[in-house]
Order: sequence, then C-alpha cells, then structure tokens
Amino acid sequence: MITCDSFAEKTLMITGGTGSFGSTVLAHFVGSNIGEIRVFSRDEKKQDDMRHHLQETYPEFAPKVRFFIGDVRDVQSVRDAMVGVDYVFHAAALKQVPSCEFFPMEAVKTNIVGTDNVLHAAIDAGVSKVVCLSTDKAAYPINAMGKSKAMMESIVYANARNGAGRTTICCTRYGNVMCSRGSVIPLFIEQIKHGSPITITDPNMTRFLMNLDEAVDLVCFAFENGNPGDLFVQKSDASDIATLASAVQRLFGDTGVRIIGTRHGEKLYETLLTTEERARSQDLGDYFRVLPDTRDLNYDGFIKQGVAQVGCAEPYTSDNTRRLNLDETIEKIMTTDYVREKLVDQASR
Ligand SMILES: O=c1ccn([C@@H]2O[C@H](COP(=O)(O)OP(=O)(O)O[C@H]3O[C@H](CO)[C@@H](O)[C@H](O)[C@H]3O)[C@@H](O)[C@H]2O)c(=O)[nH]1
Repeated sequence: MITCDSFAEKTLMITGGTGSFGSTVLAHFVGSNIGEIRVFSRDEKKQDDMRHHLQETYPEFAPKVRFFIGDVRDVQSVRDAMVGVDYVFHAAALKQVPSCEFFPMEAVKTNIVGTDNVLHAAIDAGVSKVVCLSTDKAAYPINAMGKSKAMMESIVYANARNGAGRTTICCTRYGNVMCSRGSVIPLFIEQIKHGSPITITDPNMTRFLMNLDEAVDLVCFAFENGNPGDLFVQKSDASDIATLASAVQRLFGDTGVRIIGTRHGEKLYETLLTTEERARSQDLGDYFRVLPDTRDLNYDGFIKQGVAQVGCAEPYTSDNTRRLNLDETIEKIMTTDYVREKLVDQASR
C-alpha cells in the first residue's frame, strides 16, 4: 500500500490504466486515503473486467475508481477526463517491438502525438505533477518502438519547460517488466504447458529484469522526488536469455529448446542510461536521476564558456550491470504473482 501523504484526497489519472502497470498501481492504493483514481483507456472490455474484479476483490475501494473511455490520440477525450485531476501517471503506449516495427505510424500516433496531447491537456488543466513512463529501448533506439519512445521523451522535456512553475513533468525509464502482457516469460510457460520446445532468439541476449512492484516504486519515487525534466532510472539486475529460459524450465518442466534467431528490431543488450546521460546523472542509491539540460536556445554564453565533458562515462546497460545466475534468476521471476499463480495452477492439474 502507498502511504505517501501527497495523495491524500487527491485525484490521480492513469492513462493506459487497464494494463499491468495500472492494475498494480490500483493494488498499491487499496486502503490508502487517495481521493479518486481515474482509469483512462480505450478498451471497454478491459475496463469492464477491471471494474468487476475491483468490486469483487476490494468492494470498499471500488467506488474511488472511475473509468474513462478515451484515446490519448484524441486530445478532446483526454481533456474531458483531465478536469479536476491533480496528478497523472502516463502509461498509455504501444510497446510491443514487432508490432511497432510493422506499423510505425501507429507508434507515432500513440507514443508521440498521444504524449503531447496528454501533457498539453495536463498543463491546461492545472495538473500539478505528471510522471511519464518510458523504456530502455528509447536509449540508442534501433526499432520503431524505441524511436517513438525517444521522441516521447523529447516531448516530455519540451513540455516540462513549458509547464515549469505550474505542472511538474518528469520521466521514468525502465527495462523489461517480467510477465507483462505479450512478454517472454508467459510465452515460455505457455509453450511448456503445450509440450512444445521453448523458442529462444539468442541465448546471449541480455535484458534488465524488473517486476511490476519495482516499476510502480520507480514511478512513485519519481513522483516524490522529480523536478521538471528529470529522468529517473532504477538500478536493475539482468539475465541472459539462456539463463532465463533455464529458470523457467527448472520451475515448469523441460520440453526442449528451439533457437529461432533475433526478431525484427531487437538488440543484443539494452541501455538504461547512455554515456551522455550517465555523465549528467546523480547516483541516488537505488536510482539514478538524470538532470535536464536547462540551457535555452541562446547558446552564445555556453559556447563562449566552453563545453562540459560528456563522453567520459560508461553507459549503464544490461551487459554491464550485475548479471543474475540461474538460482538468482529463479528467485527473481518467483517475485511475480504471475509465475507463482501459474505454479499453483500446474500443481493442481
Ligand atoms: O520467443 C521468444 C520471445 C522473446 N525472446 C527473447 O526474450 C527477451 C525478452 O523478450 P520480450 O519479453 O518480448 O521483451 P522485449 O522484446 O525485450 O521487449 C518487451 O519488453 C519491453 C520492456 O518491458 C516492452 O517495452 C516491450 O513491450 C516488449 O516488447 C528478448 O531478448 C527476446 O529476444 C525469446 O528468446 N524467445
């Protein structure tokens, strides 16, 4: 449960609120003294499911949650939902790498234009804080999803300047959220359940591994500590795919492995902080804060004074962070409700 007093009697809007992140945020706020949570999303079926789940599971909390059908692409629907909102967690995004690769304009519309819509609406409605969710794929992007998220981050920083003084806008960037919809661990478990070999792209590929609670903690940390234009990253461990696959097999059974090769737009490793960002970051223990570039468009003074050294730091990547071994990877994936529930299901079959 979130105990942060800043939420007392306030209204929080979550864009893309029916996804895994939104559901976890709701669970964190159950029993808190938040005033209202607005779940803003496109899919009425997912909203209906979430509404029923809330009514069954948390009947006392359910009346605090209101559902708004809309689309971040449609600025009027965002504006209508934003009236009276104090804080926004902007999670709505197209985030699957292959689908964005095949339909890049859809990523432009949701991730880039949609973010601009949300931020303008928030500034105009006098929202006091907005935390935007980005991904490691936005750092040195090579695929359409990452490129659209990199542009999203630029839009965040531009709007952070515009909103400064009234609306604090900051950003978080995180790695792979284990067991999020469409991701590899649920896929491996499903393949094992059907007796099929699990499909591995490249055994040496590495990914930062986070669970949903860590993702929510990062956003809450940014909420508590963010100044306009800050970027927050959580220090995370990584696994290579061979170890991740062995961990899932150790828990669910070994049906063999099939190597399928790298998919469209995939990287061997991901970057949470580029060289340039790390050079202007603060180490806050469990987190890094990357400070915004506060210069304006008049570079004269800067050029006369000389340029700060930016190329000397190492980037922070899934290749150079702490690498989990097999037992640690098993322990890590066991922190997810999804894996624990699937193990119970398997045991009862
Ligand atoms: O059949 C498969 C599918 C994936 N992988 C590998 O598993 C890792 C993770 O894959 P996946 O769970 O699909 O995640 P990514 O492609 O890294 O990116 C996902 O994770 C990001 C961070 O959570 C999200 O932003 C993106 O939605 C989502 O595509 C990658 O190295 C893949 O190459 C396999 O080995 N076999």
